[in-house]
Order: sequence, then structure tokens, then C-alpha cells
Amino acid sequence: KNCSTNKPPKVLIAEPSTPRSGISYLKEHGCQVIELEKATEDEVLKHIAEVDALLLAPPLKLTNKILDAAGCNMKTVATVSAGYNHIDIDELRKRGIKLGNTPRVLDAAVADHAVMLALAAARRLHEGRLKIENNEWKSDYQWMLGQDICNSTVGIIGLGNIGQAIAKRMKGFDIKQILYTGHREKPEGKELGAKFVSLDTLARDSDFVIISVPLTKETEGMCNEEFFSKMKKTSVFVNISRGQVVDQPALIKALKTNSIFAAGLDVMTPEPLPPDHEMLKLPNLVLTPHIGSATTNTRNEMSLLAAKNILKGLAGEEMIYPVV
Ligand SMILES: O=CC(=O)O
Repeated sequence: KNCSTNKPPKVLIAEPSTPRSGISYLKEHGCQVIELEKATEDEVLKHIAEVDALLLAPPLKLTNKILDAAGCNMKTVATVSAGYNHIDIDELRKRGIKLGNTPRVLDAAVADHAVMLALAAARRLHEGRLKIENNEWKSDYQWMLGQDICNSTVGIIGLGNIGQAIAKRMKGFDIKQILYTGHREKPEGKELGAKFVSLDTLARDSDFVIISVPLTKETEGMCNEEFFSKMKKTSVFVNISRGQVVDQPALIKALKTNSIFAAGLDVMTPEPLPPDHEMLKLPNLVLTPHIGSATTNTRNEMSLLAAKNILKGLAGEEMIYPVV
């Protein structure tokens, strides 16, 4: 295996749409970059043996095949994302490879998106648009009634950085209270005046349920049929984390039978969602194509942060946001 360190260090940019901010930063700091034209495993395999670091983004998975093909200098990986469920971190740990991610810089954009979905689902944004298109606009005071956010109980599953940013925003809507659940009660929860409850209580008592928990073995399928059956008929469900946290058929059933009021999803399974998918036919479901962090500034910041993680890793220093 190629074990000599490249001078200048070589960084493989696996995601062709990585904003220039990070790529320029790497170049300005003495790196040679190799940019792929397509983010596929095969393309990565063509170059991975000769590089010292890898910058990638979901949905590309960091497979064992890629890790096996890497030279023994490839000890630094950065993902341009907050989530890292596309990477087997135990495997990286075993191989002594460092991984950094890009949290915090996307909190505001993703939290804004969650609030947008909550409002859009509660006020029937998608359905209203369809009514206009289908010439079904009525003048009726009982028509298209939605749910209020004011005086509501907002339940946040996963009060991490994004969850806290969501809580802060929702507090601006004169809500009654914030509930949250997770591994443990958090000091940040207390500061926000949020109440730590069980998943059951959260499902039962919330008017808005918002998922901002990372996808792990523990959270996979956590919002299942039983969960949705506990939610109120008037409640709104929002997911900005990963589609697999939700048992999607159970959600579809809950929406179709109106056992919950509406949902807003930025993440789903599969992604991309096929255009003939049954979810697109549900009037009480607002969908966006996994764009929670997709603002110009946020994506630039994410790219730059990933580049900084790479440079730290190459220098043998602690990354700014180390995962492994
Ligand atoms: O989904 C996007 C991210 O994890 O940053």
C-alpha cells in the first residue's frame, strides 16, 4: 500500500457540487485537490489510493470497499453534513481514521425550515394551492380550517443544536409549552423552559411533533404505528432529520385516515422520492426535497467548515467538529 505522505497533501473532493468556498480554502492552504465529476463509489475508488484526505457528502456512502482501497495515509475524512449515518463510525475508529462533520452552521437554516413545514402543514399550504389549481376555491367560513400554533404544545424529539434552534423559534409564536424527549434531561432544556418527557407523553400531549434527532439504530423507525396512534387527530408531524426515523407506511396511514391532521417532511424514503409515489397524492402532506440546509450562505459555511476539518486532520490536530 502507498504509505508515503503526499507533499502537497492531496484531498479528494467526492461531491462535485461542493461549494467553492471550501475547495478554494484547501487550495489556499497548500492542498492539491482532485475533484470528481460524479459522486459514485466507482469514481472514488479510482482516486482514493493516492489521497491523504476525503471530503464527501451524503448520500454517498463511505463503504468498506472505499476504505480498503485507501492508502494508509488516508486518515482524514470530512462530511459536508451534520448527519453522518452514511458513514460507519465504528469502522473508522477501528482503522484510526478521523471524521469531522459540519454542525452548528446549519442550525438556523434547518430550524427555519422546520418552522416553515410546521406552519405549512398546519395551514394546509399544499392543499390550498391544489384547490386553486382545481378551481375548487370556496367562499365558506368553515372551509380550509387549519391549526393554530399560538397556545399549542410543541414536542421536539432530539433537543440537540437544531432542536434548540427550533424551540427558540417556536417560542416566538406565543405557544403554551415545549416538551422534548431524548436520552436525558438537558440543561439547555431548562434554559428554554422546555419540559423533559417520555416519547409516549410527547406523542400524546403535543400539537406539533418535530423530529430533530439523528438517525441511529436506536432512533430508526421510532415514529411507528403505535406512536402515530397516540398523537391527537389535530396534531401536526414534522421531520427534518432523516426519513428512516419514521415508519413511513405508518405515517402514510395516519395521514390517509386523518388520525393525525397533517405532516411536513423534508426527509423521506427513498430520496429522491419517485414522482409517482403515493405520498405526493396526500393533500395533508407538505414535502420538500431535503433542502433544510440549502441556503447559499449555509452551504458555503458548511463547505468551508469541512475544509477546515480536513486541514486540522491533515495537521494531526483535533478537528473543529470531530465525530471520530
Ligand atoms: O441532511 C443534511 C445534513 O445532515 O447536514
